[in-house]
Amino acid sequence: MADDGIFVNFDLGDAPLVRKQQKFTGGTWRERNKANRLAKEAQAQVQPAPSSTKPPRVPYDLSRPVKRLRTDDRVAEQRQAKIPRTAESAPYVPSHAIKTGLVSSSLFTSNPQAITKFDEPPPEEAEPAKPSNAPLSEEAENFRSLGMWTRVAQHLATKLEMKAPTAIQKNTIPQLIKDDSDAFLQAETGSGKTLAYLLPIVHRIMALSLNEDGTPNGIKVHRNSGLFAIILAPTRELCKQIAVVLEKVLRCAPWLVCSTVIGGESKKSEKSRLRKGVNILIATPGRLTDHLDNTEVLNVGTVRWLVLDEGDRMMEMGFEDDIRRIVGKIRADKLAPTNEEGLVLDKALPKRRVTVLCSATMKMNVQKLGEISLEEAVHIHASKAEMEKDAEVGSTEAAFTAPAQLKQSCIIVPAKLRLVTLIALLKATFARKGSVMKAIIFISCADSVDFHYEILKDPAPIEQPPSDAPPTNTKPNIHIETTVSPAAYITSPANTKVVLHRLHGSLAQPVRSATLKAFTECKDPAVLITTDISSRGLDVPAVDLVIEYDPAFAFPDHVHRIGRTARAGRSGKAVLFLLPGPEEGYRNLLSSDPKSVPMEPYESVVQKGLAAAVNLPTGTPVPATTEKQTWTSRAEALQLHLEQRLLANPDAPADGETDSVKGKPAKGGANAKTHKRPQEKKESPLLVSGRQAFRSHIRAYATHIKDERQYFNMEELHLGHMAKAFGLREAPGGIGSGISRRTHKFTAPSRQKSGAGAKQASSSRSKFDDDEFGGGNDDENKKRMAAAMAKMSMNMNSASEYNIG
Ligand SMILES: Nc1ncnc2c1ncn2[C@@H]1O[C@H](COP(=O)(O)OP(=O)(O)OP(=O)(O)O)[C@@H](O)[C@H]1O
Repeated sequence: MADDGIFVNFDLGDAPLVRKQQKFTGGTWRERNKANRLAKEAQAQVQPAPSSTKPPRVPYDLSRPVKRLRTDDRVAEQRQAKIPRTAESAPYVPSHAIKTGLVSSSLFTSNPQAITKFDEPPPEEAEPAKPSNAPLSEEAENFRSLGMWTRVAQHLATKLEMKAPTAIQKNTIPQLIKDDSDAFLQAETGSGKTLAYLLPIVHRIMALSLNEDGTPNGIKVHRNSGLFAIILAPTRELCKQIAVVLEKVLRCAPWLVCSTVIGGESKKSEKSRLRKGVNILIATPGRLTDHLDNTEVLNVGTVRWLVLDEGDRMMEMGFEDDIRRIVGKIRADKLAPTNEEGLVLDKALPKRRVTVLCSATMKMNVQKLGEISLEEAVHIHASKAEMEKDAEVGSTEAAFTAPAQLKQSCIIVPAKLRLVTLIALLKATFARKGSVMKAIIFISCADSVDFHYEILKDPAPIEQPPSDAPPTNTKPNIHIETTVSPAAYITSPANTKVVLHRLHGSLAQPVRSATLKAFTECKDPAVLITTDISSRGLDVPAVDLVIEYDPAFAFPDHVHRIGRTARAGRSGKAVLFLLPGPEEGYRNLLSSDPKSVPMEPYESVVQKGLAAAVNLPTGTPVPATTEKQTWTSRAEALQLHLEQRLLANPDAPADGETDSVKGKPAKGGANAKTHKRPQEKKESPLLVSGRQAFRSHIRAYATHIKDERQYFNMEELHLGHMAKAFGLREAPGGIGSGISRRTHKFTAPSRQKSGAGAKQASSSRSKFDDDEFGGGNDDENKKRMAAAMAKMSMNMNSASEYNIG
């Protein structure tokens, strides 16, 4: 009653205001309880009736808190408050304080509980699995015994430190040297497929100028002798990487030349390189089609090999038409038995055009790709076991597994705690110097990559060298100024420098190339935040950890992502973030024995990561530390700090803030309207980025393939909770139909084939797709994108078609 500020006149009569309660002692607690109850009942019966005489006026107590307005928010909070809180959870927080940035709503209440029983962590001393993608033993196999020229075998052993082949190389090299059949190479990630197809090509081109014993036969082969092989790959990064590997191999045959034609680079310089002569060309499909149409000097009459690396990926990226055109054009050009100089090519090169398709996984679209490009292809596996497994399950995606030595685990993290858990995981990962050198974080879309890079990087300006320091001649690399930065939060006293990188397809090509180079060559511990653009083929040997912060859109993409670690027999770890609820079921897809992918509760990760205080970047909000510095209060403080960073207005003068922001009650009482920030308030770039990232993330979530939507169900997403993972205090609007500010769970956008639904799918796609569409000009890219979009709206059961990184 006091809280209402209402006064009712009661006649209290002569009865004492509060009757002294009788105290019972002795007996059991049950007996005392009963006695108390009976006494209370008896007291109630003798209560006098109220009299109508006025009581003396009670003076108004000014110290009494003013009652807060009843708002919808408060009702929600009160409802929420009924949910039992844990001992360590934060106290009830009024909504106005949350909105003004003073405090944050609790991280630890109202979270859905994990369904799965958590597994015991595997014992540390458990014997690690034997690597399944490592080179074979030198005693058993070497490149010479596979039929390679001694010169090449020695070069591999001495210059590239590759003494023995891997299993897929052992099975592929003799086949492609001796036989002219098409081939389909399928082996685990990191098993050396690139060299498996490159080495036989190089061997056979070298054979044009060598006798059988490897001595020169007097025939000169040079860059103008003809274009003998074209290698297609889905991304520019992958093309460049293949070119680097090939250039290294060709150092033992320097008369042969390879080159690339990829999107995003000057077509003019590509043309001039083609004019000078190339023997092996590496290309993205779009740019190659462009050159085939417009560059006269590109003659495919001598081409004997067409390699489709990551062929299934090219199909899903909408390159089907380009591949058809390339295959059609090459086949239409009659195979020339000799080159323009009269050199007999059939002597050493295949007598027919050979197509090689390769991937660690094959989606269903591979059948179509096979129809387009392969004729009676030989299926080459790395091992007999893989072949048997494949025969058992058929060519379905379930047959593809990660390297045996790769340790996978899942963390079940409620949406609200995702960002804090990610920071805790990274902090624990880099706590010990040298334990992890490089980590890759996969995120669903480019906007979200940008946001996470911004929030995790150190916002402090880079220190300038003192003016009396000797001037350095090294120019700053302008391409990586916005994509490489020291990290905040995740450094530790032992490991003071962790370098953060971001990479996605919306960045300009020179920036992409420079960033990837910086990550690959970084000598300090480094983190790459990226989209699926980095999931295929990328080979950075020192990657020890892959974090799938957002699960892949289709299972084969998961296999490729985690395959960025544990390459060529090295060890590696992969951690997948899943939400409690249906997503937990996804674990069953990850391995035939789900127990081999242990489930961890987020609590243990956060507890470990936040065991010590987090170093907050200088110049950022420092939340008041709570008395109890438990891991939960550290997590709450970290979340509050992150949210405050989004709310900070960098341009506003300090006195532009309202009193409440500084932590004082606003003038005129708590329910006065002075909580409003000044009209001219600008939003911080981080807040804008967080909102954009949230929207794109939610849209991207809708594109999980149909078969996996039972795990990634839009209707189970709690938008308000998810917003917190982006440092937001409420879910922003503008995601699409079915969303309203107060709706907690997402209502999936309609999936019409045309009209609003299709439009929305299209716009959502354009927000989070970020690659690539490989090469070609802008118009062609747009066309390809439009074709992919049309497909998307027509057939949402194959959303993986659009997860273009
Ligand atoms: N015979 C070998 N001995 C030692 N290392 C090798 C050998 N062959 C390849 N490697 C190394 O193995 C790593 C992986 O090779 P590669 O990139 O060809 O794998 P991949 O099977 O194509 O993987 P993905 O499917 O992920 O593209 C590279 O760093 C490469 O240098």
